[in-house]
Amino acid sequence: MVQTAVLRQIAGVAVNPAVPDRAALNRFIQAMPKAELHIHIEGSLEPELIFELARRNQVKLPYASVEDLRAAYAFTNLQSFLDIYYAGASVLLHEADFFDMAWAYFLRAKADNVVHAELFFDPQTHTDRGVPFAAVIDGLRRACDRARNELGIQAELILCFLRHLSEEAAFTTLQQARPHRDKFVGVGLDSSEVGHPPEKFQRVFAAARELGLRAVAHAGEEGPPQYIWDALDLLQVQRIDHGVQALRDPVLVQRLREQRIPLTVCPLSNIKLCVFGDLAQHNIGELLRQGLVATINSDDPAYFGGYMNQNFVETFDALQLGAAEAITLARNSFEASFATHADKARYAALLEECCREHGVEA
Ligand SMILES: Nc1ncnc2[nH]cnc12
Ligand SMILES: [Zn+2]
Repeated sequence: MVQTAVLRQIAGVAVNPAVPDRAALNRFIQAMPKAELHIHIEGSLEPELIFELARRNQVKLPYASVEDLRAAYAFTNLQSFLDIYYAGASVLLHEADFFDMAWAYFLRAKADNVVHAELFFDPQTHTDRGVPFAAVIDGLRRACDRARNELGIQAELILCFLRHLSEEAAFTTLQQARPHRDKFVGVGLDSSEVGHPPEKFQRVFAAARELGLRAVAHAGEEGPPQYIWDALDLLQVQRIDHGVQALRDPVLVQRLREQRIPLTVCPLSNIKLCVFGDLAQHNIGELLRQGLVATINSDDPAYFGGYMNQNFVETFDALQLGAAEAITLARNSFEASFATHADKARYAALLEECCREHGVEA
C-alpha cells in the first residue's frame, strides 16, 4: 500500500503543472518545513569559527589560515574525514564554545526552514581532552533552549558513543551523563564503522534503554548490511543513520519497509566520503521508490559542502526528483523524529500550508 502511494505521488509530479521548473521547485524546497535528524554538531564547526575559537582559547592549529584548513577537506573515505574532524574539535574547551557552535548551527538551520532538529554530540572527543562533561552538554542544551524560544526550532540532543573506543569507555560516558539525563533524549553510535560492529555496544545500549533513552546508530554507511541487522536486533535502535548499503539485501529492505524503520540519509556526505561516485549515482530515489522511510540530512555540513537545503537541491537536481518526493521526505522526517504527537501534528499543518502557498498538491 505504502509503495503504491509513493509511486502514485512520484507519477503525479511528472505531470504536475504546479511545479513547472527547477527554480520553482527549489523555492518550494527552500520554504518547506523540515526536520534534521542527522547532524553532528561538531561537524557544523565552520573553519572561520575554528580559527576564532583557537584564538580565543589559545589553541595552536596545524593550519596557517582558514583557506589552508579548507584546502585539507579532500577526503577519500570516512576515516580520512574523521582525522580532520577530531582535530577541528580540539578548539572547543568551554561551555560558551559549545553554545556558540550550536547557536551558529541553529541560525543556519532557521534559514533553511528546519523546524525540528536532533543534534548528535560526541562527548568522548572532549572529555578525553579534559573538558568536563557538564561544559559540553550545558553549552549545547543552552543553545537548544534558546533556539526553541527565539527561533521556534524544537531541538533535542543525542549522545553518541565513539565506536572506535572501547565498551568500557562508552559505559564511563553513560555514567557521566546520568546526572544530565533530562538534557538529552537518546544515544547513538558513530565514528569508524568498519571493524567496530554494533555487537561491541550491545550492553551499553541496553543500559541506555533502561534509562528510558531512545537509540539510533550509524550503520551501512560504509559497513555491510549485516551491521544494519545487528543495529536493529542487538542495539534495538529506532532509526538507522545512513543505511544506504541496505539495498544490497532485499530481505533487509523488506524489513525496513514493513517496520517503517527510518533511514537518515546524508547525500552530500556520501559523495564527499566516496560512498557514491557522484549524486547521480546516489540511491535515495530508489530508497523512496522501495517505500522506505528515508530522510535527507546534512551530517557534517561544514565539511561536506552544504546544509539541509543544499543537500535537497543538489540531490533533486542530480536525480531529477520533484515536489512529490520533497513532500514525502519532509513527512518522513517528521514521522522519524522523536517529536511529541502534538509537535508532529503542528509540523504536518505547516507543511500543508506551505504546499498551499506554493500551489503544490499535498
Ligand atoms: N559520517 C559520519 N560517520 C560516522 N561518524 C561520524 N562522525 C561525524 N560524522 C560521521
Ligand atoms: Zn553521521
